Amino acid sequence: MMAKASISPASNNLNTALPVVWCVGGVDCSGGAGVTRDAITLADLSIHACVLTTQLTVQSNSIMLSKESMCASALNQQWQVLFEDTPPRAIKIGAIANDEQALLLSARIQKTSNPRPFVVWDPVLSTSSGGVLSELSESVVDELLNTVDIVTPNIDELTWLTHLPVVDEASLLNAINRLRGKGAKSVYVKGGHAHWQKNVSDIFVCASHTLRFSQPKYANGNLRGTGCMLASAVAAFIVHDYCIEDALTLANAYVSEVRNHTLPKQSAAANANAISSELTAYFARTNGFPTKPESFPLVTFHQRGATANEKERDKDTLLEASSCKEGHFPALTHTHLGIYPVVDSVQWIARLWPTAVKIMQLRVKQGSQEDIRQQIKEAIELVKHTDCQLFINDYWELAIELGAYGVHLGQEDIDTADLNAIRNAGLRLGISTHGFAEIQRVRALNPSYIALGHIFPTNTKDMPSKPQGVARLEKYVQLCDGIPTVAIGGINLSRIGDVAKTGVSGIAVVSAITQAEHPLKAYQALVEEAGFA
Ligand SMILES: Cc1ncc(COP(=O)(O)OP(=O)(O)O)c(N)n1
Ligand SMILES: Cc1nc(C(=O)O)sc1CCOP(=O)(O)O
Ligand SMILES: [Mg+2]
Repeated sequence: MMAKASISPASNNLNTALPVVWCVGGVDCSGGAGVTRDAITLADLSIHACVLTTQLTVQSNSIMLSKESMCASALNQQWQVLFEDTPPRAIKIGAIANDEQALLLSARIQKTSNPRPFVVWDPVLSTSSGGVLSELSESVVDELLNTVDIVTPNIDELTWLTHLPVVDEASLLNAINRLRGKGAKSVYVKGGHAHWQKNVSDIFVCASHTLRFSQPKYANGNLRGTGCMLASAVAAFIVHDYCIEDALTLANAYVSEVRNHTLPKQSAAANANAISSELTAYFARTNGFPTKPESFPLVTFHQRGATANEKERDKDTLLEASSCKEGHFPALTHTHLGIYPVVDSVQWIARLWPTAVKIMQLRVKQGSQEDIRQQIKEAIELVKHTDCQLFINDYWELAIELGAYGVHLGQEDIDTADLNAIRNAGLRLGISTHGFAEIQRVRALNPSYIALGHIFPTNTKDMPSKPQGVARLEKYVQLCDGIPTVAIGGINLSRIGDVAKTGVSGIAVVSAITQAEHPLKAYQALVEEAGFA
């Protein structure tokens, strides 16, 4: 006989081993949207969801019959009881029924510190079946906007929040500026209802920059709860320690994957059975961490000029940051790159020459323009007629003029460099990235390789981002989808084995060679440890 499973007191807390996110919003009795959708999304992304109900909505996929709001004191009780037991790392707010609920939430959030949870407000105004869920006065909306970390309206909700018509790109940016002027720290507008756009283009605006996330127009527009899914997924990825740009990229990819595998291709079997095809179109499936490169949005970055006036900034924002025309940079000659030494002088290139290295980078950060020019010239001369692929860091104009094999540029560099000129001159291009959003920005440029950093803490360069670790590196390699990849940052003899196992095409090192007592022996040891020999 099988023993009965006993429920010990400890097992009550099983789920709290997962990070906790609170979902505040309405119960949709059909399960398509609201806090049910939030909880399913969060569970799918390895988060424990606590639910704070603001209202019960009686609705199906086609009709909204009635709603019953919680009184503010009942909402307050939910907050109190949960806060003791399962405090949140993030809070996702959906439909708030009235001013009392909104003011209670604002006050509660403002008093919560150490640590303060990240708060996403998806300002649900109405259901897709047409029922109004939220009636908030302007001053209360402003209070909430000043409290939350990000607000994620669609076009109609943006109009509701700002009282401004949104009918084209200019009025969209104007309304976003109004929201920011009211105190919103960051705004993410979903473009699904923007009939004037060719693709679905979502836009994220914060104090320092603007990002656009574009996807082809989707087929199954009738999938409900995608706004809830997106905002919950953003909260989940923030809690998993991704920066906001990466959390938005991943959330976008997540919803896209759910859409794609919720709506089966119009197979003969699905057409023959109208009922089952209708059901699959309505009930979103779970998906887990998004992995398919084709589900990820195209991301474009637009820095906000400190001196540009509002009008000029809007114009900048409308333009693509990179004016790079479509096409590919030349492919690398050797795509199995092995160890990639990054060095700061032509003397180092000469010194490493006996190693038969297949790729090197000249990264000179000091010296007069004349000295740098001379170093680049000599380095190019040294490797000429050999099969060593020499990349020049930063100095793309000199690299073109002096006939280098390739150029390596960072994220800021590609805002200003003339990428068309680099490609037209036949130079290879490698670009640094530090996460999902940057990779998606760079994939669209079809570079010769994508650098992925920094994997471990490094003393060679001050990095504004966090070390990525090998688990993320593996995901990045997968996302690069065949474009050669280079890992960089803090890689040494003891770490290189794990890095090599991720499938990267090459491993860039500075200090592991240049600080070594015997650089040539260090190079050889790295090659062997990585299994590149
Ligand atoms: C292979 C490789 N990866 C990343 C970098 C960093 O380039 P960048 O972001 O341009 O920063 P600087 O090197 O200029 O400080 C690199 N050089 N090589
Ligand atoms: C130059 C550079 N770029 C990085 C990036 O992540 O973009 S990390 C880095 C420094 C790499 O030096 P080391 O091998 O000594 O850690
Ligand atoms: Mg650079």
